[in-house]
Amino acid sequence: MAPSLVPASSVKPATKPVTKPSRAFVTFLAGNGDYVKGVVGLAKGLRKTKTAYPLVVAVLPDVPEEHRRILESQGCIVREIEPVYPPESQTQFAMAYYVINYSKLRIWEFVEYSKMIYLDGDIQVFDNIDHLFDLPDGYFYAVMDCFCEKTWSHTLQYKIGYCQQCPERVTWPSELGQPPSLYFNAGMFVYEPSLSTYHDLLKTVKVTPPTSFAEQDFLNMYFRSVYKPIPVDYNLVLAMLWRHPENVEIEKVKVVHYCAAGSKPWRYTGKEENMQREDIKMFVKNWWDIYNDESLDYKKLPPAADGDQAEAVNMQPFLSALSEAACAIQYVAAPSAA
Ligand SMILES: O=c1ccn([C@@H]2O[C@H](COP(=O)(O)OP(=O)(O)O)[C@@H](O)[C@H]2O)c(=O)[nH]1
Ligand SMILES: OC[C@H]1O[C@H](O[C@@H]2[C@@H](O)[C@H](O)[C@@H](O)[C@H](O)[C@@H]2O)[C@H](O)[C@@H](O)[C@H]1O
Ligand SMILES: [Mn+2]
Repeated sequence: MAPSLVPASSVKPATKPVTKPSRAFVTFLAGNGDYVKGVVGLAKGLRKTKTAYPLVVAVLPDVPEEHRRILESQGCIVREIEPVYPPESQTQFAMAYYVINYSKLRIWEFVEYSKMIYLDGDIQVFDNIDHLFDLPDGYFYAVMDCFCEKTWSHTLQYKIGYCQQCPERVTWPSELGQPPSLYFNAGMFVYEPSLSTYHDLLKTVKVTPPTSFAEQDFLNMYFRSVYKPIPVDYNLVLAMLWRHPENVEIEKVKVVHYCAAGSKPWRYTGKEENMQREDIKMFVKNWWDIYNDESLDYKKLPPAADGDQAEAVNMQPFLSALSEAACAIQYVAAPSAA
């Protein structure tokens, strides 16, 4: 009778059970238009970086069932949110549709996650950025924006030619008081969901007159005391390539934000200003290479014995750690019970 193999009680497993704090990427999807392509591209791009974390998609009610199914088939966790509207006002938003972007504020309610990285649907992640989840708690991390595009032409800083990306080019006139606080682009940020912050955000937005960059302006005002800039590599606002090339090292860029007019890859025609640049054409091609790469499509793991569907994307590290642990446990022959 073959001896029954039991792990020797004295052998400690090679690794502690894998218990990662609950973390996830999150993006926002509104409408029944083509931004869903952006989110599919983002899901596949994150998978290509071999991230350990899932992508949650906060969808407004107007996102059709078919788009939700497409996102679930790409391994996304789809969560419906209710819109958030700013107070009535005559404000001209820099882009009329920015008014729906206030709904992004709902992601502070996702408290089943201790830390999240928000990414716009028009962002692509080309290198693993999981290490950003380990940034110290209690702060709001994002990349500084640029004020040089026409979208800023209504602002004082644009009119005097001031930009935080190069504060020495045109210094802020002392008669105007302090220069503006550091200002981040709200297309990517690292934050901690919190119900108390969520309720305070919603209470504050109700009494805050809207401004041209909508929720981006609001978030900059709300988090200005805890905002910590992170390098441009983590959210390359494409206009930086022609406005501040001296601040960009292309080979270090990990995250690209297709927010320049005409740069959304799934709508790219190449006709708008700057869209014939070689670097723009390269970034658009890199986006399409991922979007069209079928090897990056989500593959469900075979159903586990108890029928639970393991999530292929975020179970992999756990499964490989488990197999390492199994290899490390020395099985020793023990006399069979029988
Ligand atoms: O019709 C829209 C417009 C915006 N968005 C979402 O809102 C984000 C912010 O809008 P956008 O990226 O167009 O602003 P930009 O960064 O270009 O100013 C997008 O990335 C999408 O995630 C969307 O889903 N549908
Ligand atoms: O609703 C306001 C939006 O404001 C921001 O977009 C702007 C901003 O980056 C400007 O600085 C650029 O000049 C412009 O092109 C770009 O569209 C965020 O990317 C987006 O997520 C969202 O918050
Ligand atoms: Mn964007």
